[in-house]
Amino acid sequence: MSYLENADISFSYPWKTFLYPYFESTVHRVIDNAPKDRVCVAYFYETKYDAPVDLLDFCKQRTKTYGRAVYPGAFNVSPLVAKCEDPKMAEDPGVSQVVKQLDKACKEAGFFYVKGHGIPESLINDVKNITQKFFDLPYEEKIKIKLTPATGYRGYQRIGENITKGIPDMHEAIDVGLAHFPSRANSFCQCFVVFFLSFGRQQCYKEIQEGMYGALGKTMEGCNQWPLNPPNFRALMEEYVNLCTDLSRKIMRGIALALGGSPFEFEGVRAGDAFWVLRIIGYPGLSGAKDQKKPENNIGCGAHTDYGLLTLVNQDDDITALEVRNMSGEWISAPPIPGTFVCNIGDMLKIYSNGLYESTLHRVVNSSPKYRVCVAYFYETNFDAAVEPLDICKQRTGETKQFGRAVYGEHLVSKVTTNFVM
Ligand SMILES: O=C(O)CCC(=O)C(=O)O
Ligand SMILES: [Fe+2]
Repeated sequence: MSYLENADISFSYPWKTFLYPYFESTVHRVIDNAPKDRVCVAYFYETKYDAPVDLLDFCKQRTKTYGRAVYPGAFNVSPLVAKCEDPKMAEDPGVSQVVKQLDKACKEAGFFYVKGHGIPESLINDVKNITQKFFDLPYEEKIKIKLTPATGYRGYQRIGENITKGIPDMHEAIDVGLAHFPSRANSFCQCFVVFFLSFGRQQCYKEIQEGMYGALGKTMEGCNQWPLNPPNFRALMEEYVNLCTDLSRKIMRGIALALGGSPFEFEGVRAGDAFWVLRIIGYPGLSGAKDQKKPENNIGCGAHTDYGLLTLVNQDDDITALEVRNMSGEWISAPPIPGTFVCNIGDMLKIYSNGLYESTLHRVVNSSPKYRVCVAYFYETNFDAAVEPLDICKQRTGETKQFGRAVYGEHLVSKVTTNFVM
């Protein structure tokens, strides 16, 4: 029996008291303002000098269950979707059940799956299929809609253009590789040669007209660059974005209730005119060759948190590549569950919730030999929203404000301008 089993562990906020590390080495300092001298003798009891220190196995087991990673299973949000225009939705037993699950999932994991969301599965699949068709095109075709600062950071990025924390998300050698991948089958062969994970994506944002947000919006001003080929790419993606926007607003109403607010907490000046981002991503797979040494940097998308409120991830059904970091620093897979969206919370919700909900670190490693596509939709606050902890969340977290005020547009621009090398 683990000696922690009978411990007095409170499964409520603050999560730090029960998630790994169970015991935290707390930052402290000494300020000696007294007129008298103060003496102190501190004795430090340590490990053996040469002890290799690693996570204890029994802690690992517990943090796998409770560590911040992926909430198990998929929960059905259909009662919320059905009732979310009703101001009294919270009184509905179905809605209140969803709200409870949202609260638990956001507090304990930050990543969760939703089903019963109402977006037709056929559209979800069409979006992935057309994405695959776009990435199958020759490089010369794709580069016609190249992303540059002059296009408001909208368009197609070739491999290596995206940088996470200073590291390109793929090997440089891939550059040529992806450029000449004409088909899924060929991309497998090309990968065999370059034996590496690579990544290219098309980036779209809610459009910002000139002067709309003054200096704040300048960097992001521009029209989306839609490819003409495949022909119905734009229409399909726009239909998809509209449905994702609706769904996200509905889920955010549930999250607002979960935080103890009115269902419309994230509307008006906060997210009544929500900004959105769509990332249409392709990750060529590894060769799968048994004798090949895995390159050191095989990260399709480096560890990051998302920037806004809520992300809806539509990933290929047969490849597990998305990984979420739990509190013990382990990467836990978020495998695809057909018919669901993987949802995760972003930095702005972390601030609004005063840290009650965390924007969890995640990354993408496609170790499969197959090309993987993913279309990630990001639901954000209003572009110019000044975001700070909500009073209801401060009350729940001991009144102390954990975060200062952030302006979403500034946060996005700072990320975008450091994420791309041109
Ligand atoms: O490819 C994925 O599953 C997720 C991508 C992602 O995390 C992102 O673009 O922010
Ligand atoms: Fe992400």
